[in-house]
Amino acid sequence: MISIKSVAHSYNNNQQLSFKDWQINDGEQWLLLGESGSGKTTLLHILTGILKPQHGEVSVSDTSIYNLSSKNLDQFRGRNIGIIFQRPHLIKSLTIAENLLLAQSFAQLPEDHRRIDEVLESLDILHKKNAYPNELSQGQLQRVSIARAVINKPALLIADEPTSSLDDKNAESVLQLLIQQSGLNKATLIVATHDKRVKDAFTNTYNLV
Ligand SMILES: Nc1ncnc2c1ncn2[C@@H]1O[C@H](COP(=O)(O)OP(=O)(O)OP(=O)(O)O)[C@@H](O)[C@H]1O
Repeated sequence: MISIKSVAHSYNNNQQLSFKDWQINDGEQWLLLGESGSGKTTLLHILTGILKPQHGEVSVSDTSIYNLSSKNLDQFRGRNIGIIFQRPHLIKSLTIAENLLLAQSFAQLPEDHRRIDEVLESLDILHKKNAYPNELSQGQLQRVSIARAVINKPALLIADEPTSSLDDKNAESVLQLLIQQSGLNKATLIVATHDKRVKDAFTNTYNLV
């Protein structure tokens, strides 16, 4: 279960951003909706252990994450939280498989080549395993960033504006992949967006106003 309670934050004593309480049960799929500047990225950073809010409680997988030491928090994030950014952040000098091995090693998990093959296969890019990022199309790269996010079977999968730069067809396909992968991995999914096309795919919505 994931929950935030009485969470509020202000940057450099500017106007305070307050977030209404939110409770997410395991395996649920949520849309985080809000206009530009409403605090989506701030809330994602709070949920992923990047930004400790000035007020409130944040718990992921029933762990109060900001009570962990920074070393334990890093390890917790690597194992429990997968993040998909708008653009893939892959290491160009490493192959696709090596990028995924690195994600396992960051989480201090053993190398698991079978898991890498399984995830790449489920995303239909196993044939690109030994290629370098610059040899892949944008759509394939997006699949690799999904693969990297799910490789360690995180309990929480978060996507930040995954569709905003895509045309309708690719936006739909990325959404379906996220939903499929969160189902396969029994992960909770949160998709943050201001893209109204995404709305119909989700029954649960958390609105920032
Ligand atoms: N590092 C920072 N320092 C100061 N103010 C910040 C910082 N990051 C965000 N803010 C401010 O906090 C508010 C919320 O920003 P945030 O990036 O969370 O919104 P958002 O909903 O993700 O916006 P967008 O959709 O445009 O990315 C904005 O008013 C922004 O200017």
